[in-house]
Amino acid sequence: MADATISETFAAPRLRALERADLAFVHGLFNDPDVMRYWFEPAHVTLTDLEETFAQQQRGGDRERRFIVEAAGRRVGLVELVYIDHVHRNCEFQIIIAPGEQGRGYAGAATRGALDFAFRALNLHKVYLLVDTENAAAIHVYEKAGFIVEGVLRSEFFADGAYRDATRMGIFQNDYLAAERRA
Ligand SMILES: CC(=O)SCCNC(=O)CCNC(=O)[C@H](O)C(C)(C)COP(=O)(O)OP(=O)(O)OC[C@H]1O[C@@H](n2cnc3c(N)ncnc32)[C@H](O)[C@@H]1OP(=O)(O)O
Repeated sequence: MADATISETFAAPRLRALERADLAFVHGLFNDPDVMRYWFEPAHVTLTDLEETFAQQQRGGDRERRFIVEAAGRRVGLVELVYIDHVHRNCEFQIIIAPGEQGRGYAGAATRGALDFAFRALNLHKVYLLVDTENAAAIHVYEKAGFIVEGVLRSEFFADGAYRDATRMGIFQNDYLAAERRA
């Protein structure tokens, strides 16, 4: 029994496309203020909103790719490639690991999985992100994945009662693939 618990804790996560059946899980994340303050958004989203957005995305466009992070047979997080632009060949990256699942290496693995999809499947040139300058754990994950700081947007977002500085980071396809070849 103890062995099963240990292997669950360190199970390698995998990414799969978001399904309608996942929306209740996403609803829980998007209504958690401790999570959403780091997305610079109010924790106030209805299941109906999520179902409409999901239906719109199914109908058309390839501007977003959303993934569920799964490990040990359960949903542990959400990663998104959004504002996908096929002229400039870039997109924005976003991630949430569920509060009860943090600190197990899932974000690092999920970030690499999303970059792999962006650069190997979508053939994008660049992936960028915006992160609260005080979100040290997230910045650590992104630097480890190869993102580089491009600048700081001062008092860019209002979240949890105050204006927040946002650090913009980016990574290029060439650099990502070269690092993968060296690894
Ligand atoms: C672009 C964006 O989406 S920004 C918004 C990111 N999302 C959020 O902040 C929402 C709420 N938070 C989360 O979802 C999660 O806490 C995340 C995504 C930030 C991190 O997810 P986790 O699964 O806990 O991360 P994971 O376990 O893979 O790695 C955490 C790393 O940060 C390190 N770390 C933890 N706390 C700190 C800290 N205060 N300072 C520096 N590094 C830290 C850990 O040691 C670990 O590094 P290691 O792999 O070198 O040992």
